[in-house]
Amino acid sequence: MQNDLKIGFIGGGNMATALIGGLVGKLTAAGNIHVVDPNAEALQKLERKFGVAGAPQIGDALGQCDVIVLAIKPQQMKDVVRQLQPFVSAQLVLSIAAGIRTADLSRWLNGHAAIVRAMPNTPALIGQGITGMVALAGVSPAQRDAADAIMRAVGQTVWLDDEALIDPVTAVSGSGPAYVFYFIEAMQQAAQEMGLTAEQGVQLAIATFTGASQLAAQSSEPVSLLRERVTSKGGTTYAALTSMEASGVKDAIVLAVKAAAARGRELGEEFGKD
Ligand SMILES: NC(=O)C1=CN([C@@H]2O[C@H](COP(=O)(O)OP(=O)(O)OC[C@H]3O[C@@H](n4cnc5c(N)ncnc54)[C@H](OP(=O)(O)O)[C@@H]3O)[C@@H](O)[C@H]2O)C=CC1
Ligand SMILES: O=C(O)[C@@H]1CCC=N1
Repeated sequence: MQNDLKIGFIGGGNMATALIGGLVGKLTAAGNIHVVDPNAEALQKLERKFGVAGAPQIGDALGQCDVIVLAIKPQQMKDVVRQLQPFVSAQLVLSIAAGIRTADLSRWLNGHAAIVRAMPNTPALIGQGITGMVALAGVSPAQRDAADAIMRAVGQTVWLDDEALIDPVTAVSGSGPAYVFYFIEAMQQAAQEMGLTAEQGVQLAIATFTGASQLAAQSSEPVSLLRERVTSKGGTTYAALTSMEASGVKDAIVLAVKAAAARGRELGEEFGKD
C-alpha cells in the first residue's frame, strides 16, 4: 500500500463504489475511508463489501479526512456542499459530478481553493476507467498527486489546463461507455434478426469491441488505417460502411457527443446558481 490517505466520500452510489473498490487495500486501508449516504442500503453494501465506515449524514468524520470526494448527483450538489462547508478547512475537495463548476463549488465553500474537478467513467469498476481532471490554482502539488493517485487506482488519468474542456471529456469518455453499449445492443439486434441467438450475438459483438479496441490501443497506426484494412474492395465491410455513411451515422454520433457536452454546460448553469 502506498500511503494512509484518509478519504471521505459524499454519495455511495455507482461511481463511489467503483472508486472505493479500486482504492481499498491499494492506495489506503478500508479503515481510512468514510462514506456519507442517506441511502441505508447503499451504505450497508459498501460496508459489507469493502469494510469501510459510513454515516447517513455529513459530520465530524469528514473534518478528519485529507480528501473529500463529492460523488452525488449534480442536482444535489449545492445543498450538500453548503452542509459540508463548516467541516472543510485544508482538505482537498474532489468533485466527480457532471457539469458542476469549480467556481461554484468554491463559492459554496466560502472561497475554498483546494478543489479538483474530475470526470471518470464506469469501466473504473474493473480498473479500466479513464478520468479527465483539472485543478484550481489553490491545489498544492501533494494534493494534485493525491487526486491523481485516487483516480489512477481505477484506470488512466488525463490532466487538463482548461476547465471548459471537462464538458467535452464528459461527452466523450464519461458518457462514452453508454455509446459503446448502445452499439453492442444494435449489433446484437442485427445478429438476432439474421438468425443467431441473443447469446451468440452479444458474444460476437463484445469480443469484436474488445479485440478491435485492443488492436487500436496496441497499434501505432491511425484508427482510420485499421478500418481500411478490414474494408476489402467491393466486400462486406464496404457494404456496411457505405450504408452507415448513407444513413449519416458518423454525423449523428458527432452531433450526439456534442449534445452531451452541451448538457454538461447546461447542468453547470442550472445547478450552479446562487
Ligand atoms: N454513472 C456514471 O457513469 C458517471 C457518473 N459521474 C458523476 O458521478 C456522480 C454520481 O453518479 P452515480 O454514482 O452514477 O450516482 P448514484 O445515484 O449511483 O449515486 C449517488 C448516491 O448519492 C446518494 N445521495 C443522495 N443524496 C445524498 C446526500 N444528501 N448526501 C450523500 N449522498 C446522497 C444517493 O442516494 P439515493 O439513491 O437514495 O438518492 C446515491 O446512493 C454524479 O454527479 C455523476 O455526474 C461521473 C462519471 C461517470
Ligand atoms: O449521464 C451523466 O450525466 C453521467 C455523467 C457521465 C456519465 N454519466
